[in-house]
Amino acid sequence: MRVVAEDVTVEVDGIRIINDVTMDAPSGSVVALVGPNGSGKSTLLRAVYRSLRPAGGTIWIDGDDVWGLSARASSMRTAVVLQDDSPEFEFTVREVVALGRVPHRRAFERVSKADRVAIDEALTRAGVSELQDRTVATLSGGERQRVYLARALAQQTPVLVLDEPTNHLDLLAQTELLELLVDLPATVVIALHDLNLAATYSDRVVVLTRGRVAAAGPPETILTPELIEATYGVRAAVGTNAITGRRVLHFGPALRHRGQHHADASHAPAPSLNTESTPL
Ligand SMILES: Nc1ncnc2c1ncn2[C@@H]1O[C@H](COP(=O)(O)OP(=O)(O)OP(=O)(O)O)[C@@H](O)[C@H]1O
Repeated sequence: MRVVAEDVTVEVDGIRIINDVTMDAPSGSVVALVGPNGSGKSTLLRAVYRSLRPAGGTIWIDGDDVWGLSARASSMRTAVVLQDDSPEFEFTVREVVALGRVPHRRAFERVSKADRVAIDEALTRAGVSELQDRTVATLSGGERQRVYLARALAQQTPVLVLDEPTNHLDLLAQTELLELLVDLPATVVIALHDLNLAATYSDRVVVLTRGRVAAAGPPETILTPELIEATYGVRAAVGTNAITGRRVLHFGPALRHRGQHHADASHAPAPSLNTESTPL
């Protein structure tokens, strides 16, 4: 299902957080939202998964305005993986993952065989089958993050929204997660801080700065050293991954400090645009 944010403006407590943002996630694509802390990634995602109503503009999912759908209809289309989810600490892992099936059932309907199959499959795909009888309270941060992924997978939605899902994950778990997302038939909209993960696994990146889209398009044309330096104030260069042969981004020292004006970056040395790996 295609997900489109059209001219979306979001205000929180009268403060404009998102300004006229347009984003297009074609059906089956992986779209990475990147940008500095506070640039509005989570806020835009909240509008997409129907938790914060935009003050202006429209979020379209498969041609329907999400805010015109019921909460249940929306959760049949979109599953969400958040960083700081309301933790059902006393629930077992299996019980939490089973919550992903709630939109599929009528009130008080029992868990069906199809539900059990979906739960088992989601536990396996997220690598948490062996944890299923543990309570969430006893899990590590990374294990818990994978449980929330399993819950979203159990929901079997055509759209998946993830807010910084790699934060607690080790290298293998990060790689497995991104590979899994790429293989899903779903449309994936994911906020990421790791620009190399965005560059490697996304079809499109949308760069947010101060609540506006600074750039959007395929990662290889968008994630240039110039854009990264202007957006983050950190020296950047492009190199080649020695294992995959794909593009990789290298980062150097800060060109300015938080709060300094962007124009300060112009006083920094020009970025290296060669494709050799640059020693850090
Ligand atoms: N309730 C609120 N009241 C005031 N400001 C808010 C509120 N909620 C969010 N903001 C502000 O909106 C801006 C965008 O926040 P948001 O969480 O969307 O950014 P983000 O890009 O996801 O950041 P991060 O990378 O740090 O997670 C921030 O400056 C934040 O302080």
